[in-house]
Amino acid sequence: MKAVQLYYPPEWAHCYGCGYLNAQGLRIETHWHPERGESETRFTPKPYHTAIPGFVYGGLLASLVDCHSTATAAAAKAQAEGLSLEAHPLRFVTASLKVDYLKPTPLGPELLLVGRAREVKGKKVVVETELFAEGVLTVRGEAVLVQIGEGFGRSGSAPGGG
Ligand SMILES: CCCCCCCCCC(=O)SCCNC(=O)CCNC(=O)[C@H](O)C(C)(C)COP(=O)(O)OP(=O)(O)OC[C@H]1O[C@@H](n2cnc3c(N)ncnc32)[C@H](O)[C@@H]1OP(=O)(O)O
Repeated sequence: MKAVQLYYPPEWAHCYGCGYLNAQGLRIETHWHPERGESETRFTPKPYHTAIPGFVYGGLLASLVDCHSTATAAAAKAQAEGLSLEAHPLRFVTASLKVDYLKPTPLGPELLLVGRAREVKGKKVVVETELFAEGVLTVRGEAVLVQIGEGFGRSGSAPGGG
């Protein structure tokens, strides 16, 4: 199945974490598994994503949780409403992000993020994410995502569900 991010229209695809039009970005790709109600993102940090040598920088991990959560929100909301992302490319921004670093995350192996929507209500989705390195849970995140409309970010415009 196509990654959630690839449904975003070009004007919403410049995000540093997940925009397919950002050549310098992380360009993460999140896959939604409707039968499990879970999302997955895989990402292998580069050697320069270092904190303490041998371990991944926490800010990068927060970025991965952040953008994984926005995509999870879009997919979960689409499923809850019976919409296809193809016809309805929903886009969410992060209102709140909490990241718990449970253990140091080793630098080298591919990381796996697994997300679930804990709440889908109106234009708000609450997403829980677990990040694993070689099967070990090292980071847990919780994010509140709010759906935006086409006018988001333009001066004088109010955020709106779209
Ligand atoms: C155009 C770009 C598109 C691409 C974006 C890529 C996303 C990648 C991830 C990011 O980095 S996003 C960038 C960082 N985030 C922002 O810049 C968002 C800045 N904040 C805003 O624009 C507004 O505050 C926001 C759209 C998030 C919410 O404004 P609203 O006026 O739409 O929210 P509203 O007050 O109606 O609240 C809607 C629900 O969200 C809840 N909520 C809002 N802010 C919250 C908060 N901070 N913490 C917890 N919950 C929050 C609020 O309680 C409510 O819940 P209930 O429906 O249950 O009552």
